[in-house]
Amino acid sequence: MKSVLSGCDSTDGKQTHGSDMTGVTTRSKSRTSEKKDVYSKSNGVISNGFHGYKEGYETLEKSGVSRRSVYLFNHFFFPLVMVGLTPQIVMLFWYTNVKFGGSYSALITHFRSHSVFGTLLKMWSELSIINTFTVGVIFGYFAWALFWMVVLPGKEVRGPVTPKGNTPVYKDNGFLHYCVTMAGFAILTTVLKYNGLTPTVVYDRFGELLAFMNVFALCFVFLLYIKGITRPSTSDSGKTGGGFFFDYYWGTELYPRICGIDVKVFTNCRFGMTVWPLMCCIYALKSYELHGFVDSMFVTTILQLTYITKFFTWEAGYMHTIDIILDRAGFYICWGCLCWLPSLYPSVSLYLVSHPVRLGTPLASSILIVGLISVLINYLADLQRQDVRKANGDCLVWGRKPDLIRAKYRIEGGEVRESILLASGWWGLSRHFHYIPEILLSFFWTVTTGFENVLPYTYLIVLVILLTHRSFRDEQKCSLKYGIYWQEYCTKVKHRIIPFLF
Ligand SMILES: NC(=O)C1=CN([C@@H]2O[C@H](COP(=O)(O)OP(=O)(O)OC[C@H]3O[C@@H](n4cnc5c(N)ncnc54)[C@H](OP(=O)(O)O)[C@@H]3O)[C@@H](O)[C@H]2O)C=CC1
Ligand SMILES: CC(C)CCC[C@@H](C)[C@H]1CC[C@H]2C3=CC=C4C[C@@H](O)CC[C@]4(C)[C@H]3CC[C@]12C
Repeated sequence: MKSVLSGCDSTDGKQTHGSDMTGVTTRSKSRTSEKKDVYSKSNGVISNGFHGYKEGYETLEKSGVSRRSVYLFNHFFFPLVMVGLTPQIVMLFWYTNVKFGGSYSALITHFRSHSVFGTLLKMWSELSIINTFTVGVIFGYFAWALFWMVVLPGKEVRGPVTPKGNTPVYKDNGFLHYCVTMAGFAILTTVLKYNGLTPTVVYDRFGELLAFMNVFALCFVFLLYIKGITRPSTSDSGKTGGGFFFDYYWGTELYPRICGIDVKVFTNCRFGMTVWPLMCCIYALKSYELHGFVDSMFVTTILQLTYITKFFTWEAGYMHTIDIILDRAGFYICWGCLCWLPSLYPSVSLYLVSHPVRLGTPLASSILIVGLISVLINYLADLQRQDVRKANGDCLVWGRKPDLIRAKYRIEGGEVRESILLASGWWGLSRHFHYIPEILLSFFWTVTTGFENVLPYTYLIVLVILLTHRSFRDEQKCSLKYGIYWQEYCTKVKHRIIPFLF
């Protein structure tokens, strides 16, 4: 079976570049003067971190599960279930929030009396999906985001070189885009107010918008599937060999570009990550219209907006994460950022609109402070590995010379490159220590809801699962990429996420 090879690299490998029309520069061959023993040290060729097919099959076969069953599960059953269920889940999530008082037990009671199918049917039949409002709001926002994406200035930044030898080039204008959009929202709100209108109509009709977005995103992902096969933007594309369902789920292209627009930058950053703060503001406004100032809503909004602002100041760094260098533009990432993210990530604010909690100044300010400290630690950890690599290790980490591993690895053509693995500072506490402040932060912005219902904790629970799974996925990628150098890092830094425990 053919495995998916997609890219990862550090920026420190030496190469020369030429540019093609898609804005993706293509590497011309460069020579390396590495000694031969490097090849035996590194496992070499970079592989996809999603499934360790070969290793997975071997382990499962030993335990008596046939290769065919695993293949069918990975390539047919799993993608089909994800594509079939997750759009229903995001819709039900919203429905539970607004129709069942944010209570899963009320939803389950309804399931018992009307069946799951009956509940879904009722929910969908209550929604008008295609109308001037849904089309106007969504395509209006698309036009706004695309316009600013193209016209706003930004430094040219290069993503990591892919194993096929392509270097994606981005315009680093994410932070400007975020500022312009938030300012635009403030102006729009003021203009609407003078005309007796309010943007909180988006809260009132969010079900319709989400339903429209689901339909749109499912079609869009199909078009991306076709594009990756028929008119790919780069050589990092094509069928994976896993069949239609898997390819639809996973994608057929790593860096699709349409008219020069990078699709993943658009779906992940200019849509998902920008709609999140907009929804937070809309929910906060709605809460203000209904209940006046509520401190729990204030705290959760400030924490989420600070986190998102941090994301945009670091957007160029995001171009080096597995979402961009490993995950293809398919259902998982694109539908995820178009529907899953806008529905789940701001859900604490959505819940608070109908469940206002008065925390009192001492508790509200304590939560705010520990939350802000968590964002800061998460930011500093991400920045630390980035800075050490930028300085090629010639810098101080927590006031000392950093403990570094200069890890060698090979890209697909056999060329050897070097990357730095930091084994001190935050990266010496555990291998993914930065996930702890990430999780703590979302706990702090959620705990403002109190403990009446589980529903507002859904994001937190999903995040813990996502990050734990991500740590395994990432370590599998790093282990395949760096071989014994990664083992050396694991020997130095024994724990995966929680120091001394896990
Ligand atoms: N809220 C959410 O839903 C989520 C938030 N996040 C957040 O996004 C941010 C980025 O996520 P993250 O998973 O870290 O991104 P990455 O996917 O980039 O993380 C891992 C990569 O970092 C490099 N790396 C690993 N260890 C070291 C080291 N010791 N020194 C230097 N480089 C190293 C490796 O890349 P290389 O190949 O270059 O060596 C590795 O593949 C984090 O702040 C995280 O908390 C992440 C996931 C979900
Ligand atoms: C198909 C769905 C069940 C799952 C879709 C998941 C995606 C929407 C999310 C997977 C990884 C997420 C992210 C990774 C890293 C990020 C950096 C952080 O600073 C901000 C959030 C995010 C961009 C985050 C966004 C959602 C995912 C892409």
